[in-house]
Amino acid sequence: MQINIINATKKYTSVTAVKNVSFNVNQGEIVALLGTNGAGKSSIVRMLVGLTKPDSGTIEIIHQDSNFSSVPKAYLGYLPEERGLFLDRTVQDNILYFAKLRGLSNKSITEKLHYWLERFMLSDKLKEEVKSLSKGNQQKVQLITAIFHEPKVLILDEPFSGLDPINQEFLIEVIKEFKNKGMTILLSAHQMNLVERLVDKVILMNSGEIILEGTIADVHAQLQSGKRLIVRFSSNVDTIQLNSLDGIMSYKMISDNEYQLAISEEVSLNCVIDKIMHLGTILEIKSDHFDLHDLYLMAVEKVVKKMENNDE
Ligand SMILES: Nc1ncnc2c1ncn2[C@@H]1O[C@H](COP(=O)(O)OP(=O)(O)OP(=O)(O)O)[C@@H](O)[C@H]1O
Repeated sequence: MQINIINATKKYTSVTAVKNVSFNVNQGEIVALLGTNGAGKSSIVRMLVGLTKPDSGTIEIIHQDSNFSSVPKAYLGYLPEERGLFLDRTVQDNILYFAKLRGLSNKSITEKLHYWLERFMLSDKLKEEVKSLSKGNQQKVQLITAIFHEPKVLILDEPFSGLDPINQEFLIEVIKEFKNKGMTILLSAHQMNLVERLVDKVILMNSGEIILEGTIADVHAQLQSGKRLIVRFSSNVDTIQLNSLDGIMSYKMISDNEYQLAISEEVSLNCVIDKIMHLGTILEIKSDHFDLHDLYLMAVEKVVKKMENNDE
């Protein structure tokens, strides 16, 4: 199944949450929607699952010869941002309820129930009321209800929130498994360090607009992000001089006497190191890479600068 979003706009009374957004998710691909609070991620998700409709533009879900305007329920696995379990009912009751809602037979439910509870390390919680579980375990039960019927499209709104690092790693493995089975996966998240290890493509959003999209390599290339050095001197150096050296785009002091330097793509690292050696005694120097979090901040900064320039 393929998702195509074409020029979609979604307005609420006082805000345009999604502004002329287009992107697609091909079958078997994992795409992440990233952005600050209020960027418009959940609004896109809600249109895809049919909870709201775009004011203009098109949402196309293509499956074989059919074309839908939102993901058909039978094919959809959805983890909503506002989790929706029955807190007074047991884990088993919740999973059975959602599985039956999706038309699964008793036989198939029994087969899968124990498999998934074991995979999610919840076997001993089967008869417990959901409200008695930790937040992370509640989240895992909600995830099981989303994937239990093996959907063709999986939409996960903030799947990592509430999970500890071990369960976050576990979830990465599970999502990769689904991708390998051919599922089409769209997720929204804030944990960029996790997302960059998982996805085929990212869509970076700000104030309802896509500010950058593509593979992580594409995003690096579009921002011409250059290289990064971490340098520890024996004492503080003159930062005005540091910042004025050819090839250094910016610096950040990360601890006493230690600086993170953004180096322009156009100069060689050796050339920069040669220059900074004159500023003080270097105790340690290491190269570093920009991660997705850095790239997102750079992209937002670029948009803000562009808007400021247009205002002038
Ligand atoms: N039902 C609604 N009625 C009015 N405004 C809304 C509604 N839902 C969202 N908004 C507004 O639309 C904008 C986008 O919100 P949305 O929830 O899509 O962002 P988000 O990127 O998912 O944010 P977060 O990361 O905080 O979940 C925000 O300004 C929000 O206040």
